[in-house]
This record gives sequence, structure tokens and C-alpha cells, in this order.
Amino acid sequence: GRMEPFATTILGPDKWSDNFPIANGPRQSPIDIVPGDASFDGGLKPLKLKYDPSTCLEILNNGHSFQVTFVDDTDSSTLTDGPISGIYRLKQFHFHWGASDDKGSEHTVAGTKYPAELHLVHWNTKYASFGEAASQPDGLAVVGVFLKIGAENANLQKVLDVFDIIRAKGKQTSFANFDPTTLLPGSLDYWTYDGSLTTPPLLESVTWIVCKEPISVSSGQMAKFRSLLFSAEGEPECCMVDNYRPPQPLKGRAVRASFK
Ligand SMILES: CCOC(=O)CCc1ccc(S(N)(=O)=O)cc1
Ligand SMILES: [Zn+2]
Repeated sequence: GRMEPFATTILGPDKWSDNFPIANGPRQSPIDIVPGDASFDGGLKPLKLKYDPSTCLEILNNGHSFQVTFVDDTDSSTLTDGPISGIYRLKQFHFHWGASDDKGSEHTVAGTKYPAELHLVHWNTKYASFGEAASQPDGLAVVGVFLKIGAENANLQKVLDVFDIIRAKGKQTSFANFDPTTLLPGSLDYWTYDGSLTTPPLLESVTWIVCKEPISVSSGQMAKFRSLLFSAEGEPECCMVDNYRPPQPLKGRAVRASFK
């Protein structure tokens, strides 16, 4: 059946290349972002994120993270400008996190790991669907936002409050009228580079847009993330933690900065 990318009992990131040889490809994600090596590009536009909360549909535990999915049959929730051209539609957002506050993000900044990282996944409407876009070099655009330990995040809490319903793999529940804009940092300064999905199928179709400024999360809220399970009901309980892929080789790619 479908491979569980992170479940410790099966295959961790080091084994993915057996089934997905692209794991050793030229544009894999995540990467370590070295600010001093990023080149400022004055041609990069500000990100334009326009989200309609009424497109928010449900929240589910898919066995390797939890994700909030959106209705994407119209241009109601979109990403435009920034480093991309055209219109990309929001499909879902999800997170990656660690077993403790000293790790959990996928991208790192000069080697610094954050306790978690938010991914807002968008697909290029020049293609017919997410699935088709996911196989194209310009098919997807993912906005990454780091989470840093600090004040409790009231907007994030709205998501954490339904965790008891989706604790086990395969559980889902309706989740309406959530505005993902409330999870964005004050500044939308970003780094951008050409990369991939960070979990199988690891397709090299993602324009990565990583925000420089983190949002806050309290240590107690991080503990709530860790109450989710990789395992399904009736299976031995396996805490959903460390569902992040470590940084991958840059292989000559340029990382551009939208800011000086
Ligand atoms: C074509 C089927 O492909 C999928 O379902 C990929 C889902 C998927 C979406 C986003 C990401 S991430 N962490 O790179 O933002 C990984 C995997
Ligand atoms: Zn992700």
C-alpha cells in the first residue's frame, strides 16, 4: 500500500530513494537557507495572498501530518505576484514539527532549526488540477512560515482545538471559515528557490517561498501538536513527531531574497 513517509516503523527519509529515486535529484527540498549567500533581487514582487475563509473545507490527519483543505474549483483563495507568474490556487496547508522544541522545521536558516514550519500549498491554474500541476516544473508554489517559541498564538489555537477529533490517522472533521491569512507573519519578506515536495512523491515542481519572519507558538501549543498520532485507531499508538525531512544538497541552485 501507500508508503508512510515518516512512520519510524517503516521508512524514514533516508530510505525514500529506494522507491523514489528523485530523492537524489537536482532540486530537492528542504534546504538550509544561508542569508549571506542569498542574492537580493529587486525584480521580485511582494507576495499577494488573497484567501477567502469560506473556501475552508475540512481538517484531516493523513498519517504524516494534519492538513486543512480548501475548495479549489474557483480563484477564491489565491497566491499571485511574488516570484511567480500567473494565478496559483490554495489547496491545503499543513505543518512539520519535532519531538522537542529544538527541531521540527524542514528549512533551516544558517543551520538554525525552528520547532515547526507551516506550508501553504498552491497549484498553478494553467494546469487542470493539483495532481497535474504537481508533475510540472512550475506547477506548485508553497509558502513556508517558521514557528518560533513565544507567546501563545490565538489564531493557531483555532486549529489545535479540533485535534482531539483527528487524533488518529485517517480521522477528519469539517473545518469552516478559517482564514489562513491570520497565520502569516507581519512582514512578508521572503527567500525563494526552485525545489520539490518534501515528502514522497518528492516531485520537483515547487517554487519555494520561505518567509524570513516567524510566527509565534507557545511551548504548550507545541505539546498539542505532539498529541497527534501517526497510527490509526486500534493500532499501537505512535506519536506524530519529527515529521520533517532534513535539508538536502543545494546542487548549485540560487536562493534569491525579496529584501535587502
Ligand atoms: C500528486 C500527489 O502528490 C501529493 O499528494 C503531494 C502532497 C504534498 C503536498 C505538499 C508537500 S510539502 N511538504 O512539500 O509542502 C508534500 C506533499
Ligand atoms: Zn510540508
